[in-house]
Amino acid sequence: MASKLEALERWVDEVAKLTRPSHIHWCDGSDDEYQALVQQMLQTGDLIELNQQTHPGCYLHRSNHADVARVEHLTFVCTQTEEDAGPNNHWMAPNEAHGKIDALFDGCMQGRTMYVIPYCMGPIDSPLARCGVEITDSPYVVANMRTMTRMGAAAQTRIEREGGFVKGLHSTGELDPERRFIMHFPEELSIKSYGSGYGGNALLGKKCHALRIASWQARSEGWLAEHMLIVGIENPQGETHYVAAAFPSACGKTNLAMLIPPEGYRQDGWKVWTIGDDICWMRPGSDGRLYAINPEAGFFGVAPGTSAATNANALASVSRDTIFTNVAVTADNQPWWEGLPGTPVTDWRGRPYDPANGPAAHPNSRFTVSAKQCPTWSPKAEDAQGVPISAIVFGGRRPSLVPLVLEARDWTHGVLLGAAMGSETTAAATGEVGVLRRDSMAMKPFCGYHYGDYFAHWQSFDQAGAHLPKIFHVNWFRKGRDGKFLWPGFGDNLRVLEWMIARIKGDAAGMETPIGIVPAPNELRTTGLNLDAATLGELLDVDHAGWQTELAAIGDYLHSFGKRLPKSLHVEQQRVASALAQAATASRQVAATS
Ligand SMILES: Nc1nc2c(ncn2[C@@H]2O[C@H](COP(=O)(O)OP(=O)(O)OP(=O)(O)O)[C@@H](O)[C@H]2O)c(=O)[nH]1
Ligand SMILES: O=C([O-])CC(=O)C(=O)O
Ligand SMILES: [Mn+2]
Repeated sequence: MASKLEALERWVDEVAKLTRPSHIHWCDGSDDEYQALVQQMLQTGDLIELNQQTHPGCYLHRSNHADVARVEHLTFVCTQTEEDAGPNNHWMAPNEAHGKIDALFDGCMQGRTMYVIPYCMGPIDSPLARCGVEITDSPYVVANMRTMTRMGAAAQTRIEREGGFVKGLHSTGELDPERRFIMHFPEELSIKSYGSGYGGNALLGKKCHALRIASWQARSEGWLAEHMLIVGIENPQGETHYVAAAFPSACGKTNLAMLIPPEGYRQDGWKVWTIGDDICWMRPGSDGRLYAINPEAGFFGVAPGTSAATNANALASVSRDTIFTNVAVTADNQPWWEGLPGTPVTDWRGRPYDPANGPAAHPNSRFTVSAKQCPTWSPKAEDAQGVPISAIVFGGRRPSLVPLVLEARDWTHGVLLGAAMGSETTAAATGEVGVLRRDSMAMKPFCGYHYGDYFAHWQSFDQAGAHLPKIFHVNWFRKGRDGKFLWPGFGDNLRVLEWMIARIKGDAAGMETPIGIVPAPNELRTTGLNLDAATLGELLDVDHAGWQTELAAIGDYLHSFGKRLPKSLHVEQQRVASALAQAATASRQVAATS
């Protein structure tokens, strides 16, 4: 059997020689294996049993308190040339990177078990799916990878058939915040991560493979790997439109993916189908439309703020068989976070809860749960061909200026809206929270190559014969003078999606503005909402002077990508800037003559 597994076996041998584990365990993905891992982690304290009456199969993991989010300043893209990684990434030369990180891996698994995790990102029989193997010394990572990917024997069979796979090597290491690296070698299709046991740093199938490495592969193979949720909106006529939406981390993807229609909509027969909440792989089908799969099999969702009022589907999903990371605990040992009823007694670090120490649950505390447990999980999520996308939506946290919804006039304008995206930073990455930063297509931390090349790749889809989705931009986070959100958000976001679908079907005229098309008055259904006309006006207002400043900032930002930025985006930025200038002149003239 000089099988294609030989490459895998050789690599596992090499890694074992370097890391020197006392055992090697090949994961088969079975229930028995999962249960055995859980038992072992309960003994070592890696997992803590939660109330099994109220939360059967649920456990709590407390990470090291200095290891609670992605660490972007220690995340590197290691291409042969620095130029290929682009100004959007931290770069290190591959030789130097291997040398640095291999020194940390040297002997790091002594006395420990090394787990070999074959996994498939996407439905196991899908031509859009891709396989990888993660080697780790963390049983917590194995348990999470089992929920988040199609892990085990079936993936190994596919690897054996195809030969190629993405190599990921991970060790939690000593958890010294200064000796921590997450390194990507897109040209070698490999990842090395040392020193963090948390989320996107450690579950290598997720951000490292399905976004950073996959975005590189997607570019050379003609598809897109994006930080997007995928949701199906079924109208009362029974038609379903699939929407893919890119919002930065902790800006509402999981919530939109599991949206519960408001009262009146439910009665009318609107339904929402969840396909994915974080990552979307899409490529053109033979009919010219973009078809999308969710490469993941579970949700690694933000816990705080998840409640019966905001996301009842997520809450229902996590009532059993869920691993919670860094949440608080109640007196009767139930998981707790800000937004839930009840009171915490123990905080995320295991200390008696004291408000003086900050929130009880860490702001980036998470749940890991199988997507199948979501009440709105779509049967189409297992479709090997994926679902056809009708709309692409970009959005972020913008307390001012950016209207509730905007439609791009065409693909190039849509790519500009995505490239120009800005958002306030959140707790999903370490660093300051609430600072506005540009986060093109919500991919700033995840694009595995030069942003200029990435925008050009987006532009390359605009070809004869393509039937591309319409592109929109939303902002659920605009605030009024009192500092409160103007838009109710959550389930009511369906009202905005309804308008998008009406635009797609040609059922709404919309209203042209220099920065895009907004809903005409009365096109946004507000019945049952406690929203006065003035607030709606504020939500849809386009402040010409403010936007002129914004367009200038966007122009500077685009210039920072140098020669690799496609000219078409410069031209588009200038088109919008001059439309704004004209509108400003026209309104000054109107003001002068009236
Ligand atoms: N005001 C407002 N807040 C929202 C809305 N949707 C989500 N949020 C809040 O935004 C935070 C993060 O939401 P998620 O849906 O978990 O974000 P995400 O984009 O899936 O995050 P990642 O998993 O980090 O990629 C939570 O605190 C939510 O309560 C909305 O429509 N309006
Ligand atoms: O990667 C993580 O740790 C969690 C996540 O989804 C994000 O930050 O966007
Ligand atoms: Mn995410």
